[in-house]
Amino acid sequence: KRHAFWETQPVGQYKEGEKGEQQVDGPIEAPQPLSEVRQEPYNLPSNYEWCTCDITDEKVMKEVYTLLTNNYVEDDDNMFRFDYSVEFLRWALNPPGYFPDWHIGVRAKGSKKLVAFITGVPAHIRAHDKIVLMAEINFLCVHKKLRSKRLAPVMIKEVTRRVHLQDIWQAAYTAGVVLPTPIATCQYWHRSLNPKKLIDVGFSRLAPRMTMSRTIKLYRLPEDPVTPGFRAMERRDVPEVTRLLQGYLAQFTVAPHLVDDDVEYLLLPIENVVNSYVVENPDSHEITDFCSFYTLPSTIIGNENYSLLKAAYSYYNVATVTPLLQLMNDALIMAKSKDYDVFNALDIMQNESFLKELKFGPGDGHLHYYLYNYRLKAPLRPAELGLVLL
Ligand SMILES: COc1cccc(CC(=N)NC(=O)c2cccnc2OC2CCNCC2)c1
Repeated sequence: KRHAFWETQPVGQYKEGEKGEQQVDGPIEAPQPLSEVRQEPYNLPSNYEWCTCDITDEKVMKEVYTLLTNNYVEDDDNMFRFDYSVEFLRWALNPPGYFPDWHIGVRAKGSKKLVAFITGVPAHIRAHDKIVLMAEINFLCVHKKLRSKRLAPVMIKEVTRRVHLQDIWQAAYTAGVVLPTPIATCQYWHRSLNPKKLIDVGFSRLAPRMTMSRTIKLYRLPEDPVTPGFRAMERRDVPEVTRLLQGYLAQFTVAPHLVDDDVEYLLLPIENVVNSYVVENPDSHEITDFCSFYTLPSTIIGNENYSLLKAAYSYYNVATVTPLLQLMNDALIMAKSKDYDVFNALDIMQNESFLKELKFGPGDGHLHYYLYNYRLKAPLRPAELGLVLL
């Protein structure tokens, strides 16, 4: 039966013009007293056991990496599979205030092999004018050989139980599939940086009446950014970038509430994990703009010439003086100079304003955003959404 699990969860549906109860934004269920939260883990099928994955342990991180790189999300045509790196996973799972026991694994009792994974990290997320401490749920992965054993619902219940034990009652997550009930449905877009490789591996197709050399020329970018004062972000920029981001994100209905510690942790450059840039006015030395992208390669499944697609994903961008179009073009220039093959973006925030003009093409799927135990009066347009999940 479709959604047999999800119909048991507080993930409300939109009552179209229901006369009766007037929908208001806010929690669907009230917090429980901690004594009422189930104290023991949920039951797993008999040959499996829970484990907490210590992300500071190199050996465990290697097991998590191996499970994900072989069994995590693939595109709709099963040509690509996300290949999150160990450094990226450690960074994504270790933000300020993280809870070690929200990094949940399932092992086979005999072999102790890691066969499933799910994570949560805490984040302050604003919905309308309310800042709520939520869990960002990510990296739900069940080994290909254990699919349709109904493991995912029990893993979701277990991470929910552990989140509740920390007195946190809301969560945010994304999925490529439609579940009850999206708060926004976003389209993803791709900007070719290395069109020849993208066409060779089947990520893109040569447009009708276009030759390969014409296509390469179409996507060519300058060697260097064009904006005066454009440079890599440094620790000394954190307070100004935080102020820029808070001011910019205030316009969106749902967005993270980032303070200095979050900006320092999430947005300072880490090679092969996250790149961020500021525009420092050459005269006033004021930081007027900010752009960033994170690194998420994909395994190219079954191609004899290439094994890896190097992809950059648009993260947070703020333009207050430089036109957003020019700022994002400089981000493309930096990604190309660092040998990325493609630059991906969702149609969230103000991204719509530059996608077509910077030669992004629409992807073939959608990314749906969800809030757990938090009702919004109506779904959001992507332009009202200011939250990027990894
Ligand atoms: C190109 O390799 C892929 C490998 C696996 C899946 C997909 C398609 C896809 N599902 N893409 C996205 O979800 C996506 C497209 C643009 C921007 N962010 C995205 O997802 C992010 C955010 C959610 N968690 C995964 C990474 C592509």
